[in-house]
Parts: sequence; structure tokens; C-alpha cells
Amino acid sequence: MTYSVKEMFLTLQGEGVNAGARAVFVRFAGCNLWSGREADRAAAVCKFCDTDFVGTDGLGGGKFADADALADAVEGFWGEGSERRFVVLTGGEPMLQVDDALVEALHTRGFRTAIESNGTLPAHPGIDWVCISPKAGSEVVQRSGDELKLVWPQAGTDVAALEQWDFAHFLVQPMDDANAAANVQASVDFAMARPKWRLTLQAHKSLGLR
Ligand SMILES: C[S@@+](CC[C@H](N)C(=O)[O-])C[C@H]1O[C@@H](n2cnc3c(N)ncnc32)[C@H](O)[C@@H]1O
Ligand SMILES: Nc1nc2[nH]cc(C(=O)O)c2c(=O)[nH]1
Ligand code: SF4
Ligand SMILES: [Mg+2]
Repeated sequence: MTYSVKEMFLTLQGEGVNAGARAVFVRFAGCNLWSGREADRAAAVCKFCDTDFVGTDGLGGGKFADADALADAVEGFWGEGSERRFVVLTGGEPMLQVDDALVEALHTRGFRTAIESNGTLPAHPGIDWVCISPKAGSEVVQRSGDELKLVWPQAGTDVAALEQWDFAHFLVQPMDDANAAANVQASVDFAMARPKWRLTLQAHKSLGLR
């Protein structure tokens, strides 16, 4: 199948348990919880998105005719060296496009695969690291994985219910918006009150990385 990719880049993972790891990011175009148009934001299920995922016009983006073409491009961004190859599939919502052929093509090239997903679609079972970030008002079907990353604060979140889900790590990430400073404090308070949860900051933003 053809994959629509907004952008692709080599950077350090800025969020979560893998923060600091060298990774190729593949940002798939499109999302099922927001059109990506500002005019639609207020009425969207997910209203706080910090990302442009519309179209295929970003650096390293484009339409890739098949899984081998996309995986070859990922390998190109990684460069020489076969050690600890790591790719993060994000978006937009990557599970609208990730399929068997892509996971296999990335594994064939020696990549450990991670996904950043809103969890409203089942994660591909072959992905090596599953990060789910639930959105209040959406129905999360993917309730297991490696890390649950809760953007905070989100009115309408049942934290006790989330704690029953089957994740190895529970992370709270401050919402980056006009109230960012207050959201950091609220997230610190959250982690201090609940030992099950660990604070994660978006390090790439403070470092000026992509
Ligand atoms: C842009 S989303 C793409 C992946 C997927 N659609 C999702 O929501 O998990 C990547 C990550 O950024 C988080 N995120 C999006 N907007 C944010 C914001 N304003 N502040 C903090 N985190 C945000 C998401 O919750 C998710 O964990
Ligand atoms: N450096 C960096 N780390 C990230 N972790 C998750 C990101 C995302 O947008 O999914 C992201 C991103 O866009 N850049
Ligand atoms: S689900 Fe993810 S990509 Fe979609 S609008 Fe929300 S944060 Fe952005
Ligand atoms: Mg991001």
C-alpha cells in the first residue's frame, strides 16, 4: 500500500522512558481525532495537539509506494551502523497506516520499532515498544503496552480507571499550551501524589531539537 508521511527526521526521542535515545521519527499524515485544521480544533475530540500532520509536504515527507520504499528512507536517515537502530512511528495517528509489511520491512533492516498512538485503534502486535496516550472523550481499545503517557491536565480523565490498564510504565506529561507553566506544576503535583506515575517532559522542545 501507499504510505502518506508528513515528515521524517533523525533526532533524540524527547518523551517517555526512551527519552534521550537516537531515533528516526516517521510522522504519518492524518488523524482520526482531529482533521488538523485550526477551524475544526474546538469541535475535535482531541483539542490540544501540538503537531502539524496535514499533508506530505514536510522535510523528509512524501508518499511512499510500498513498505520497502519507506523502510529504505528510514534506513537512509539512520545512516551507517547497525547498532541500536530505533524508529518511532508517530503522526497524526500511525495506526491508520502501519501494517504487517511495514513492520516486517523495518525489522528486516534491524530496527527496533516504537509507536506513539492515541490507542483508539489496536496497536500492531509486531511493534516492539507501544506508547499509548489516551484522549479524554475517546474510546481507547489498546489498554496494554509499554508506556501509558497521560497528557495533563485533561478534564474528564478517570485516573483510577487508567491505573487498571496493563502498562509497564505510567507517565504524566504536561500539556503544552498557553497554560504551560501551570500545567507543569499540576503534573509535578500529580506525580508527587501518585507513586505509580512518573513525570516526563518534552525534552526536545527545551533543547530546540525536532
Ligand atoms: C502528536 S501525537 C501523535 C501520536 C498519536 N496521535 C497520539 O496522540 O499519541 C504525539 C504525542 O504528543 C502528545 N501531545 C500532543 N499534543 C501535546 C501537547 N500540546 N502537550 C503535550 N503533549 C502533547 C500526544 O499525547 C502524544 O503522546
Ligand atoms: N524529539 C521528539 N521526540 C518526540 N517524542 C514524541 C514525539 C511525537 O511527536 O510523537 C516527538 C517529536 O516530535 N520529537
Ligand atoms: S490524537 Fe495525537 S495526532 Fe491526533 S490530534 Fe491528538 S495529539 Fe494530535
Ligand atoms: Mg511531538
